[in-house]
Amino acid sequence: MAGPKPVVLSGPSGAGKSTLLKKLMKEYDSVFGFSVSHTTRNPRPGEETGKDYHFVTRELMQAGIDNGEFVEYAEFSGNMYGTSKAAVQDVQAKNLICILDIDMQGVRNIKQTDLSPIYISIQPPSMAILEKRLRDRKTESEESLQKRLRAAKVDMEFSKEPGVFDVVIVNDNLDDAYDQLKNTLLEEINKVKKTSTSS
Ligand SMILES: Nc1nc2c(ncn2[C@@H]2O[C@H](COP(=O)(O)OP(=O)(O)O)[C@@H](O)[C@H]2O)c(=O)[nH]1
Ligand SMILES: Nc1ncnc2c1ncn2[C@@H]1O[C@H](COP(=O)(O)OP(=O)(O)O)[C@@H](O)[C@H]1O
Repeated sequence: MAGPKPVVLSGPSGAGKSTLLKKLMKEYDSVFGFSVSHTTRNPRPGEETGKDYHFVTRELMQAGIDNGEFVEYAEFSGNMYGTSKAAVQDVQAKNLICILDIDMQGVRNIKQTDLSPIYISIQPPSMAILEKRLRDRKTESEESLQKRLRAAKVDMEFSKEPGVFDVVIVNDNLDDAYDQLKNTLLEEINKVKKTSTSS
């Protein structure tokens, strides 16, 4: 039987996707499950392999791709990122809403699959605010920051293409953005809650 509809969160690096999805998973821990992607980038302090990402070498990731283990993958800011079939299946097997945090190439590629998620774009209020948030996060080198800002410009334009996203949320005030995200997903959340109490 088909489980609940997955959710794709996309948008520029620094727009607030992780912040919003962590809030959502904290409030609804028995409703959502995170699709743990693979990446070749180095872990940041506090990030755990198997929880935030599967941190792997490029060789290992390429072998998995060649072996048909990935739903989609992309190169972003000099590193590889990808969603394995297992990452999605692990969440769906628990009848949870699977959340994917993926870039715009991932969105394009997922559209070619039969996953049929709800597509949500998280956007910053402006480039200047995005840059400030990314700098204040203190996770990026100057080079990585500049690459992310260049990608962000393209992403902001992509989010305006008609028919790509079901909802575009501008993350200015965090609580307001979170309310919008929750409202967008309320119907699916209630469906999962109903099935989990009736079974
Ligand atoms: N296509 C694709 N993009 C991913 C995947 N996992 C993460 N990303 C994207 O890769 C970009 C960089 O992620 P990350 O290095 O964690 O930086 P952050 O978004 O600034 O926290 C973000 O736009 C993510 O949405 C994936 O499995 N596939
Ligand atoms: N509405 C907001 N107002 C101010 N700072 C925010 C807001 N949303 C997120 N942040 C901060 O901005 C930075 C980038 O957010 P993050 O969730 O890491 O973005 P992403 O996952 O999209 O790269 C983080 O340091 C986060 O704490």
